Amino acid sequence: MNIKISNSRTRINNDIRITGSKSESNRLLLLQALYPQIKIENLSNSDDSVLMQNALTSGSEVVDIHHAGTAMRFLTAFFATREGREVVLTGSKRMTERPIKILVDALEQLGAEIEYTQEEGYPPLKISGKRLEKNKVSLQANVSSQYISALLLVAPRLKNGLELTLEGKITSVPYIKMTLALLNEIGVETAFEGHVIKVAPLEEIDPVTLTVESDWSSASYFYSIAALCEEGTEISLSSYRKSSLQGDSTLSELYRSFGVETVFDTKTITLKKENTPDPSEKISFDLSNAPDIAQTIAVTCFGLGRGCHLTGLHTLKIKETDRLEALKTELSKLGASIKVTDAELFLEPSATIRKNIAIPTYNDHRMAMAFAPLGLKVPIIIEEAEVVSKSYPDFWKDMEKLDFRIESL
Ligand SMILES: O=C(O)C1=C[C@@H](OP(=O)(O)O)[C@@H](O)[C@H](O)C1
Ligand SMILES: C=C(OP(=O)(O)O)C(=O)O
Repeated sequence: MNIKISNSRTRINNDIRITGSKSESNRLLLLQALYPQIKIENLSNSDDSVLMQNALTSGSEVVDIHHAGTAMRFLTAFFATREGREVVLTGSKRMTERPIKILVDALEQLGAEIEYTQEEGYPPLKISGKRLEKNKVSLQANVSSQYISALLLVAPRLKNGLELTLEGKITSVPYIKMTLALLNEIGVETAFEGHVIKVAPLEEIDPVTLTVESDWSSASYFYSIAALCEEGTEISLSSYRKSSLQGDSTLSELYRSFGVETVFDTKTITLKKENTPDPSEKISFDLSNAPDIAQTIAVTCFGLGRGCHLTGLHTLKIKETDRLEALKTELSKLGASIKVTDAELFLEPSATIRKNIAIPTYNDHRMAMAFAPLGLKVPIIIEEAEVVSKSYPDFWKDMEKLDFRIESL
């Protein structure tokens, strides 16, 4: 489905309800499979969470998790520890290009039995579940934090718990801290000191109900909309907390540079466009702790005609698509002067945005959602708009609530 998006409003005042964080949901679903005493509220309605839930409950021999990276990584560790179960874990074509060797090697060091059915180092995987007796392992920490979270999630169910030594610079750290915080919430003891993480074993937990905070990465698109609108714009989002487990909550700090202030109420945040910063002020952010909002920020800067220098983007090349190349190609079509390296993005300030340009989305939900707010400036075409369901199935409905006009082409 290709759509054309436009919005002639310059000021927006609306409320949006977003469902639970996909990252927290996928962790809690896995923990619930290990400890059925857990009840979850405000679960994400994303495709990735539905796929995760189905994979954990299906009992089938082949489990296909499509584009869901966290599900792929978390389930590899889960099935590796299911004694007596044999599963082929596979995904979309792109998933077979997303590396998993670091995690597989670590699980094998612990005693797991995993085979690559196609290319060494990549899904699909044939996993023969075993009881893992060893409890010490080292792994490279600068490629994806999901490998580390995967090991941590199954750790309290291992006989002797787990001691992980992280090698090199640790990337996407807030996601590791989120995993540890959720383990702590169900009563698991953990320690994270320097480059070593320890998780104690735990057989049983007391019944507990956990409420997932809504998704901050999804909130980023409304920050972008607020930044692109005039002063007086107010968008309220629920349900959010001031002390969040999600690293993307750094949006409330970062978007101050675009004149957007965040007011926290009991369960709601209100994004207020309060001032219009000088567009000649260049934006410089290190996003190694919040990689999923890089596309949103690059497009916000372009929409405002502001230059930016974004660093810490080394994980973007192995996500749903090579997000650095995709940003370069699509922003250039709209008139941007942009350069990317393996880990950085440089955008020059620009004065115009080309109209009616078609943006392919590369099977990447965040390409569709990051570019959509530009409809406030010029009509823009988003191809295969249904990709948003990976993390935010209601995205287009919510955009219509903000008076975005969406025409099917
Ligand atoms: O653990 C998680 O829930 C995630 C970790 C991050 O991945 P990397 O650690 O690979 O950067 C992030 O990009 C992804 O969307 C979700
Ligand atoms: C990178 C993402 O997801 P995953 O790695 O779980 O596919 C994302 O949602 O932006």
